[in-house]
Amino acid sequence: MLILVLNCGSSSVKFALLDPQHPANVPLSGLIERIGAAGTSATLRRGAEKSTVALSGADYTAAFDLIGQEIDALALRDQVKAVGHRVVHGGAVFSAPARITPAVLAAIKACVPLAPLHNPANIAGIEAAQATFGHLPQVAVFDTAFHQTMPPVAYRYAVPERWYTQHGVRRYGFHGTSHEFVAQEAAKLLGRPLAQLNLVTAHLGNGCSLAAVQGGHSIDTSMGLTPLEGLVMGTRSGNVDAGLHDYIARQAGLSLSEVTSALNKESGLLGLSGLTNDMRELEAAAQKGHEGAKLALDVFVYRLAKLIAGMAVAFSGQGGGRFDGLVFTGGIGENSESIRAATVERLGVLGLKLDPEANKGEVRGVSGLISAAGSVPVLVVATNEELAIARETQQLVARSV
Ligand SMILES: Nc1ncnc2c1ncn2[C@@H]1O[C@H](COP(=O)(O)OP(=O)(O)O)[C@@H](O)[C@H]1O
Ligand SMILES: CC(=O)OP(=O)(O)O
Ligand SMILES: [Mg+2]
Repeated sequence: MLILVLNCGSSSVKFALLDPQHPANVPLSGLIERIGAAGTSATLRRGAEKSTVALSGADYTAAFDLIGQEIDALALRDQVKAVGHRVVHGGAVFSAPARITPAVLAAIKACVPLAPLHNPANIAGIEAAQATFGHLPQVAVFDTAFHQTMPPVAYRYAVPERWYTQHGVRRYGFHGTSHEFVAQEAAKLLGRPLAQLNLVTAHLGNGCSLAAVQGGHSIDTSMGLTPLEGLVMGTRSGNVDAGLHDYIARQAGLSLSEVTSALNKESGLLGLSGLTNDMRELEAAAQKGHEGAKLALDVFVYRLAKLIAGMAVAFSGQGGGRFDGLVFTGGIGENSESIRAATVERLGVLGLKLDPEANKGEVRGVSGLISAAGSVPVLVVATNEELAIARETQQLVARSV
């Protein structure tokens, strides 16, 4: 039984066709970039074979037609049983995946003001998929769902109560599918029941966030109302003084939405370095002495270590006060030896120490322990959001037949 997993961003679609029971064998996957613009292109992987197709000006429907044609070329259409969509914001409505009905789609639309950069793309993807793959059940898997177990002490902001009650101003958290998946994998690697573990998971990709996972449940996370809060990210600022908006709007003559857009798209590693949002390029530039790149890396690591240390506070209550492990994942977490080393160096105060040999090199796709004997365990775990979404989709469809 195959599941088609779609992750629709504002200008790209990531997709994978997979059988959750046989995750090592992905017959088709790909990335369609620059949707709706000149120079749309698709990078396709059929098993081990990789190819690029030009799709100039394609919209979501044209992109999904291509995916349909590729599925046909592999003669797999009959085996595809459902479509699983990554949906970034589910507000406080969804604490689990949901079969997409008109009411569910309306609830996802109601969350657009909370995630104006992400949810419209997710909705466009769902509507185009309903047109192209309408014969299949469609399931929404929410980034926010895993964090719905956070207690009020973690999710409430110290702002007027009416903002919360009338407008839903609270912390929601994102990347939940990844945090949940890597916490489960970490428990297997540690050989201990997830139910007994207090883990901090660090998802470091283009977007970056932390979660405090207690017994497999999220009890705190670094992202908030929107995916802008917390860590320094590729192009997102993470935490800034809330007074910044008004100040810079007046000083630079910007509208509030221009400020928000700059904090989302021109900040983070890109803003600090003045060079790039790509960690690989930054590391290379810093090695050649680029001052902006060095500063960007230092701020990234300092904020990361500081917020990891803060997350440990989440375990100080009922959880027995233990910190049982730190998990690195995402493109940066899985591959950057130097970011892991510099971050853990700053966390020595919490009893963390790496084994430099175990930490060596790029380990994408490989998971394991990288800490020294006697340290709080530190692990690298390869995330697989597509597999997690496929599993959730399959389970929901199986339950509803
Ligand atoms: N070998 C590497 N060393 C350092 N950073 C890496 C390496 N490979 C990938 N990255 C970084 O991972 C980030 C992208 O993470 P990824 O999880 O793939 O992104 P997304 O959030 O779009 O899924 C980029 O900053 C990229 O430079
Ligand atoms: C919610 C979020 O930050 O997603 P991404 O990392 O895909 O940008
Ligand atoms: Mg990612």
